[in-house]
Amino acid sequence: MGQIIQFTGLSGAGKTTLSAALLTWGQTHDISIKLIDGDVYRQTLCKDLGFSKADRLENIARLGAYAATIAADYDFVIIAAINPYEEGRTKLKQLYNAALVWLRCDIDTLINRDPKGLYKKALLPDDHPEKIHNLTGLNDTFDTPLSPDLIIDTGHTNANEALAAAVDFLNQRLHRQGPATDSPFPI
Ligand SMILES: Nc1ncnc2c1ncn2[C@@H]1O[C@H](COP(=O)(O)OS(=O)(=O)O)[C@@H](OP(=O)(O)O)[C@H]1O
Ligand SMILES: Nc1ncnc2c1ncn2[C@@H]1O[C@H](COP(=O)(O)OP(=O)(O)O)[C@@H](O)[C@H]1O
Repeated sequence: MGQIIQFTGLSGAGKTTLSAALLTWGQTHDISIKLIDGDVYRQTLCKDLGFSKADRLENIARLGAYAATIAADYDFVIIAAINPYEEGRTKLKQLYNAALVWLRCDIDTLINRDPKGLYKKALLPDDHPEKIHNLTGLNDTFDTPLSPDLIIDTGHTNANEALAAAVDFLNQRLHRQGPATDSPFPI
């Protein structure tokens, strides 16, 4: 049974970049990884959802349920979404034992990166027709993760360092899987 890993992090924190690098690493190390990228699934499975709290929680719940249906076919299924609410993250942990990786990045760095121009739009005056009023981290909620299994600070690491930290983490999780019993006696 594969393991579900949930990422959490603001837009531009590096979820897609790190996931892509992990997929390539997996291919060269015979480790099968399926990526469920929030941005992509918002065009398909979650097409009907917006960015209200209820919709974001529903989005994460659906991605988690989908991950669980395919987990047996992979070593890891990575859910790479903003995943802003502790409530949603806790549910995935409880339901699917999904580990939590926080891609932390300070807001000034994100505003500088702004690969999609979203921060620029969220910083427009309130009455501007193109203003985004609910961009996570600027004018919408991002709960600080209370007990992440791993934190990667992408504001202070380069993409290779971030990849190395994630690879270490996945390797540890692969190798610590022992027999499915706590019995002290060999089975
Ligand atoms: N208001 C607002 N807030 C946050 N994000 C926004 C918003 N509007 C559009 N986008 C784009 O949608 C992507 C986030 O989708 P997610 O499914 O990851 O979001 S969530 O987990 O349900 O909060 C996110 O993708 P990433 O940039 O890859 O994080 C954005 O490109
Ligand atoms: N340590 C790092 N890890 C991942 N991405 C980084 C890092 N440092 C800088 N970046 C850059 O930050 C941007 C992150 O964009 P992206 O991966 O699309 O973020 P997200 O999927 O979280 O919205 C990319 O341009 C990437 O090159």
